Amino acid sequence: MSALLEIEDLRVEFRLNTGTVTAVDGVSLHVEAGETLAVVGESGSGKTATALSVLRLNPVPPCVYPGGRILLDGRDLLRMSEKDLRRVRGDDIAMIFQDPMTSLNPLKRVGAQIAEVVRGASRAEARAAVIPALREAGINDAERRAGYYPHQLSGGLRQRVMIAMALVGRPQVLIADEPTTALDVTVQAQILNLLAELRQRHGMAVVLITHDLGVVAEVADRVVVVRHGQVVESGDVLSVFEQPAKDYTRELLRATPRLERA
Ligand SMILES: Nc1ncnc2c1ncn2[C@@H]1O[C@H](COP(=O)(O)OP(=O)(O)OP(=O)(O)O)[C@@H](O)[C@H]1O
Repeated sequence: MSALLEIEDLRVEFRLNTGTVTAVDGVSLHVEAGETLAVVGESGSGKTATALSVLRLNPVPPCVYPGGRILLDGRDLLRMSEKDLRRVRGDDIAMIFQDPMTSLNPLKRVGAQIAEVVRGASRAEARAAVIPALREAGINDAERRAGYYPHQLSGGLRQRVMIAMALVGRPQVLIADEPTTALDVTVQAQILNLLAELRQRHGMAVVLITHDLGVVAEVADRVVVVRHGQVVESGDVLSVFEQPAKDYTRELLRATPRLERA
């Protein structure tokens, strides 16, 4: 049991007026230090609800966590105080999403937003951390772009800003939920390369949530296939892709044209 992050038999429900939706129905998975783990499945399979549970970011209400544990270095994130959890967010585990506009403040310059998430530093130190963070995320002309508002940047650059912001606290785990889905194919490849490069440089683990098995084949070490809130199968990417154990995984693979060509 030496995994960095361990999800054990997680259950996530949304208690709505119309009834209870079980989004995650007993998911177990683990993340090793430094690896890229992909979580794949169709829309509605519970990928995002699982990812958001790690930092308890599902909206409460309607979300409840009726069962399971999420262990980081042996501490259960589902039962930790809000105060301790805030320290975990960013310092230990960071998250990026499909649409950076939902996480960026449209009224603030991006440099100021990055400075805000630098913790335990003076204002001057926080400001000094901004330009290196933008550069590390592959943003050219960082001094100028730090003064831009989110809408003045392209989708790819906005995602790079989110990555800069996520990594400024040097987390051990980065959870990326469909980070390239909204981007065109060339930019998508650039962002995936950036994530791979940063993962190597800092030895962090990446949990990549995606419905795109082509992306998984390119960047992940291991894969967990989910359906209806449950794990269908998991294993290293080559074995699962070459010899899927379950019909559902075979169907998903058949529906991925980029892999058929490979
Ligand atoms: N805030 C919420 N309120 C109510 N139901 C929710 C909420 N978030 C998720 N759900 C429900 O939980 C189930 C799982 O959703 P989830 O977003 O985790 O799936 P997903 O695999 O990430 O799909 P997608 O790829 O479309 O994001 C779905 O039935 C969804 O409608």
